[in-house]
Amino acid sequence: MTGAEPGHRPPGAHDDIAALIRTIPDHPKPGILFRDVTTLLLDPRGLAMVTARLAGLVPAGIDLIAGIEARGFIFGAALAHHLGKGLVLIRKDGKLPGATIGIDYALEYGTDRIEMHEDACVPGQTVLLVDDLIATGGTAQAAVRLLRQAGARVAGAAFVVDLPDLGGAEALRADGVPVTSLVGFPGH
Ligand SMILES: O=P(O)(O)OC[C@H]1O[C@H](OP(=O)(O)OP(=O)(O)O)[C@H](O)[C@@H]1O
Ligand SMILES: Nc1ncnc2[nH]cnc12
Repeated sequence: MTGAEPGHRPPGAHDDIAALIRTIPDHPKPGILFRDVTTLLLDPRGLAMVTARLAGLVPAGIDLIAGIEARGFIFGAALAHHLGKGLVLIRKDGKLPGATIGIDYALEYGTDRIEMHEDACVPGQTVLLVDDLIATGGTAQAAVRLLRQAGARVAGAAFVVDLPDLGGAEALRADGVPVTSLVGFPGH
């Protein structure tokens, strides 16, 4: 299917991008409303539409995009390509071959660990963090800590989806990171 299921369009969804994101209740745990970007990506215009919208939100003076595994790689890579910038891969535990720095963090539905190559940024470089979605903000906060540890200046963080009631964007702003997103799904 290439669109959101009828009746699954959440309150607050306000544009084409929101309409292309499917909601799956109780995945991966009871009570979670999973915002599924696979339907957006199936649409032939979906990734181009998101990339163009994200490009309009990029602060001036960015040297690099950083994308978070796995869904953040899709949007981060597309934006980096669109802007002609390099891409830092922030990966899950044990995937990167070189010397890494890493951090454990809590998710809306579990815990995880992310890592990056310790030499992925030249100290002083300006980075925009990209992910598909911000919920509690634990993943993005961990990524910001890693990037800062590597010497980067994090000029902003951009998401396709924000779940504002989970407070992640607010927490990230409290860490001194400007946050933008394309679609907000209030409620969860
Ligand atoms: O704001 P938070 O509460 O930290 O949650 C947001 C994170 O959760 C999802 O990733 P997930 O860990 O499910 O990994 P995936 O992209 O590999 O599916 C999503 O892609 C974000 O990275
Ligand atoms: N509700 C949700 N939908 C999709 N990805 C998520 N990551 C964390 N919470 C999520």
